[in-house]
Amino acid sequence: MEQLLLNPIAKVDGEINLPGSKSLSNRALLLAALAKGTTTLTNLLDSDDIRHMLTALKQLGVSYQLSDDKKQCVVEGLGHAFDTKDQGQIELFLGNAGTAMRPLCAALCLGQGDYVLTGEPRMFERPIGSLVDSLQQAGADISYLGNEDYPPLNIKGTGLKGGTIKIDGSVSSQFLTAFLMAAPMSQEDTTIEIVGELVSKPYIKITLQIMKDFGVDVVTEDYQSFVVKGGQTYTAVEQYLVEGDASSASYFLAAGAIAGGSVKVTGIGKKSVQGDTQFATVLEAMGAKIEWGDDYIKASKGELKAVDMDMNHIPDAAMTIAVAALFATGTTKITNVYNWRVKETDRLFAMATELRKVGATVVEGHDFIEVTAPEKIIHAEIDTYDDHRIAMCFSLVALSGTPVTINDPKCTSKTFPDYFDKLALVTR
Ligand SMILES: O=C(O)C1=C[C@@H](OP(=O)(O)O)[C@@H](O)[C@H](O)C1
Ligand SMILES: C=C(OP(=O)(O)O)C(=O)O
Repeated sequence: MEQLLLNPIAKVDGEINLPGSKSLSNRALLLAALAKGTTTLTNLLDSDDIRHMLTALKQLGVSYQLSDDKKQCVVEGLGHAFDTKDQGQIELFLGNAGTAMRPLCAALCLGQGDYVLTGEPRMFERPIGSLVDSLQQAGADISYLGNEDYPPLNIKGTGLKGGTIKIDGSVSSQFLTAFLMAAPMSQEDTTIEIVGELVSKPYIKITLQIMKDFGVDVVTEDYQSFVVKGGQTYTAVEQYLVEGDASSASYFLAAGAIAGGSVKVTGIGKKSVQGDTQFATVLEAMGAKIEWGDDYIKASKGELKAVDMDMNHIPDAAMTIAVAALFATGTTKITNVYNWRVKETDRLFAMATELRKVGATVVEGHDFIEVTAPEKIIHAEIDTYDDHRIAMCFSLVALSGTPVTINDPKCTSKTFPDYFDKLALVTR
């Protein structure tokens, strides 16, 4: 197994132009593929999750031209749902990309064709039953090829009727996102009612905004119910600039907050649609100095102290707070993050295990984690569980004056293939 030894980092300083947002890249690709007309996407993310979406779209008959650096993509929209009925069964391998699996699951029900949706072994442990149940309420023909409620799936595209649908929002917001993006192309109007507490709410704001950008309005009552008119087609966006990735920004902002100097990330700012920009507000509450621009966020060192916060709204960036807690006085408590357990790995277990290896005192609850910094951080080999965010957030341990070894560092390819090269640009 490959290992990366990160030597102690004395100082951070500089600027990082963020790669495109994973959440926006995969949404934009799907909507551009369904839309009428040609969309040019710029600042597209080049990573595994996006590659899986791109490959699937090609198999589904969508034409696009990707630039050599893979950051620009000109998509010839179909102007209607996918139709591959003449091609027999098509198998789509979607890796471990939730933002490909869930939205494609809904979108493929709209048209005509026979599909198998599959992925990496971990994908078979990530639930999708609530989405399948809700699509079946709208007439979808979906069956499980392995365990009930989990991929792999067989979808027979027969169209979605619309109507009044209930979706359980308590495990992943991606189920609602997937249904919302398909709903305008249903035969009739759709009313979606949320059952249970909707988690990761800011991702729904991203979905509603991008649907609007592609010409579709959704009426919502306080994110509890959503009404979408049926029989619509998305409209291409001539030039769509993908915002920088706010979750990827968290590692650099935390580095600025922990070490001397400051780090500025560009490509996101005070007008960003991504909820993970609120990570900067949490860092500020911990004592970091934060500056917001229209197209940048800058973090500088402060005396960090522990916080006790519900971080359900920033589930991905909250992992970075768990490692920043190693540099804060007091006990940091991150609550209401049960769904860490159903992501790339069981992140509550994995974070607790790896934080203990560097000496922290950790309490792992059913849906929370408490982290108290050790007097002195110890060198450890960090297992990364094929989870890009574990590799990236544990790189911050090197800011302690103690080196850290990251096992399987290339797992960052899910969302940020050159993360460690970029980190080296701002560290001394
Ligand atoms: O919609 C999205 O783009 C995402 C939603 C979140 O998932 P959950 O809604 O499952 O928490 C987040 O963790 C994931 O990285 C991306
Ligand atoms: C949870 C994540 O990914 P996915 O989009 O596969 O859910 C993540 O990137 O942290």
